[in-house]
Amino acid sequence: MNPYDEPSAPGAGPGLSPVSAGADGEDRAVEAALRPRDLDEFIGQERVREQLSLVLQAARHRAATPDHVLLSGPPGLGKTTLAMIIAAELNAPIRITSGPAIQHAGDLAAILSSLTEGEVLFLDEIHRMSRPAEEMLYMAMEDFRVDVIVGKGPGATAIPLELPPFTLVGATTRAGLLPPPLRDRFGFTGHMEFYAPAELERVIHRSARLLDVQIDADAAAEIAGRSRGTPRIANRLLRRVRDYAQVRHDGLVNQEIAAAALAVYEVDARGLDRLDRAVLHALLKLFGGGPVGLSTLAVAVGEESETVEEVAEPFLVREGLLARTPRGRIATAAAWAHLGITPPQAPPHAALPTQQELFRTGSEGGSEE
Ligand SMILES: Nc1ncnc2c1ncn2[C@@H]1O[C@H](COP(=O)(O)OP(=O)(O)OP(=O)(O)O)[C@@H](O)[C@H]1O
Repeated sequence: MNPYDEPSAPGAGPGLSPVSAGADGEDRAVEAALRPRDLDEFIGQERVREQLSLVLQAARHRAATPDHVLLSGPPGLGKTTLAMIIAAELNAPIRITSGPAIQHAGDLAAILSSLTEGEVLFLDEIHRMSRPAEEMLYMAMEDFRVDVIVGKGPGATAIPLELPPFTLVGATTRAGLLPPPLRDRFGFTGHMEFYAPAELERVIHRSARLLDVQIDADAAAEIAGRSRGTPRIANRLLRRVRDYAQVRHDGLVNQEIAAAALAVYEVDARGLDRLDRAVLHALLKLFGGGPVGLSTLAVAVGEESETVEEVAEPFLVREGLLARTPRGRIATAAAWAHLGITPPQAPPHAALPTQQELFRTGSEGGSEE
């Protein structure tokens, strides 16, 4: 399973954890209203923005359809938003679909054959498309042509079908999973990075304006610091803070109110949720900071190993609070400090992996036992 496709974290009620990067129904409904409409309005991702702007301007200059674009990066960073901006900047219509929705080559042929000249086709989760559809896409991307197979068995014939020039915008959380022939057919690949806190503050101020929420600079910084570098999470936390401010106060959001609201939703000052903290707490309190095997750790927090590995760990590792080593999971000095727990006898860095171990971790990362 994709570590970014976070299932709902336990304790978060029927929906997602407030700091999950995935989107639920409520997110989808509000996101449309909060999406920046052009490149100037799009906050952060300076490099991708500049590169993309050149690709689009050059295409406009030549009055041609731009090269196909691949956007890669974790969920909630703005890939869908950028795809819509590309279409808007080109003044072209956009068709939106996703890899899992295209299971047969015929599904893709139907979409491709109905595209109009210059249209943008946004294919989300492109790494999850079926192999036959993927192969059809190669030809469509390169030659603007597909072979539609009519009939079955020995009597089957391939009927070539010309397509109008179009621009494919593919999005993936896992660029590494794309077969090289597909990856190579994109003229431009934009790698989306997590956002800096100052950029998230701008996202929050912008969304607050659109949602008619009055928020001061300290409150925006408070929410930004808990948003895990992800605009989708920033927007969601802003909405939870707005609820709290409206129900318990007069609707104005200051830093104290933002912090109190997010405490209710169990999102701490660094953006860790209940499960993240439970994992760290067990690692520190029960296992002295590790090393401990994944399944033992999962039992200790009453969760499936998969949930711990795919929902909690990616962020804990990214934050430098937990490390995966061949001997098992270990807490870093930052983890002890974050939970305010004093390490038992040996200093926590005694449990840190050697350089050699760190280089060996990779995907095997302590799935031992
Ligand atoms: N740079 C940005 N500036 C302002 N808002 C942003 C930015 N990037 C993303 N957002 C907001 O974050 C939300 C999520 O963005 P989007 O749906 O584009 O992410 P995504 O990368 O496509 O996620 P997924 O892969 O899960 O579909 C949207 O509401 C969007 O308005």
